[in-house]
Amino acid sequence: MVSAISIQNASKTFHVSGKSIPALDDITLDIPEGAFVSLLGPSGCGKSTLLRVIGDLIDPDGGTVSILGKNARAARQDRDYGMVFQQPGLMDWRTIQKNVELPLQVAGVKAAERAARAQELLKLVRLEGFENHRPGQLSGGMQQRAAIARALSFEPKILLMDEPLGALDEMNREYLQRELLRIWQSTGTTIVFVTHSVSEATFLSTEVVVMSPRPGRVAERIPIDLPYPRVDETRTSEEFYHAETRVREALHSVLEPTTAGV
Ligand SMILES: Nc1ncnc2c1ncn2[C@@H]1O[C@H](COP(=O)(O)OP(=O)(O)OP(=O)(O)O)[C@@H](O)[C@H]1O
Repeated sequence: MVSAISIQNASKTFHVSGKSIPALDDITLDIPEGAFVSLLGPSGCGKSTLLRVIGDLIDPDGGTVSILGKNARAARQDRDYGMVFQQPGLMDWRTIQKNVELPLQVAGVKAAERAARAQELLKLVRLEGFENHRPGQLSGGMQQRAAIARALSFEPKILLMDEPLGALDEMNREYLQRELLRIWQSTGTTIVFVTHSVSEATFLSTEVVVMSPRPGRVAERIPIDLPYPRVDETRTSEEFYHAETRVREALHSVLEPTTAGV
């Protein structure tokens, strides 16, 4: 399978007030096209940093990042990325439709064309009928769906998601997990997803990458072989329990060296 993302020996150290903070150490990782890969690991292990390195928001100190065969800067210029963060980041003075249109507007897409595209995207995330609402009039989950629609405006080949469901309550979160899988399957985009949740990573992913405590390294890569579509019943199946346990054990084994002396 072709690699959507290929990272070779990438490291990153931050320098703050004369102190060095090594965040990533020698990351090598290949993510195939169409995969749904979750990055899981203890707080501060460098998950967001790795996502930002992939998305050309941070330059690594060394190593290479190749996106669909080109460097990350070229991929960003080609609008290969969509990004979604924990906070939807919508502009409250614009309607939902106008929020979704914003990246297209900035890129100079004509009004009629961007309105049609925004309509398509709002349909994809099931927000038809809310086009003229302001973000503050929607629930947190609906706002996040609008943020996902906005991130998909240029049909990105790669969707980078940093704890996008982390601020939602359990019911909404599970609903959006199913929705995200539906959107992933209908768009064919490659997704890299940062989460703290073992069950979320297991439910969504084709593969879970468990990272070690800072400086983040790839500690273990766990393929999740549960068939798609994954539905609510999947969560209570024996196969899911086994897969989730496997991920949980991998996470515990990276935590043990730091918690052993506590
Ligand atoms: N811009 C920055 N400047 C300085 N240090 C940073 C910067 N960004 C991240 N760091 C540091 O790098 C380390 C990794 O941070 P990062 O946010 O990537 O971890 P994370 O695994 O995503 O954490 P969490 O799960 O808590 O969100 C942390 O020690 C953090 O303080």
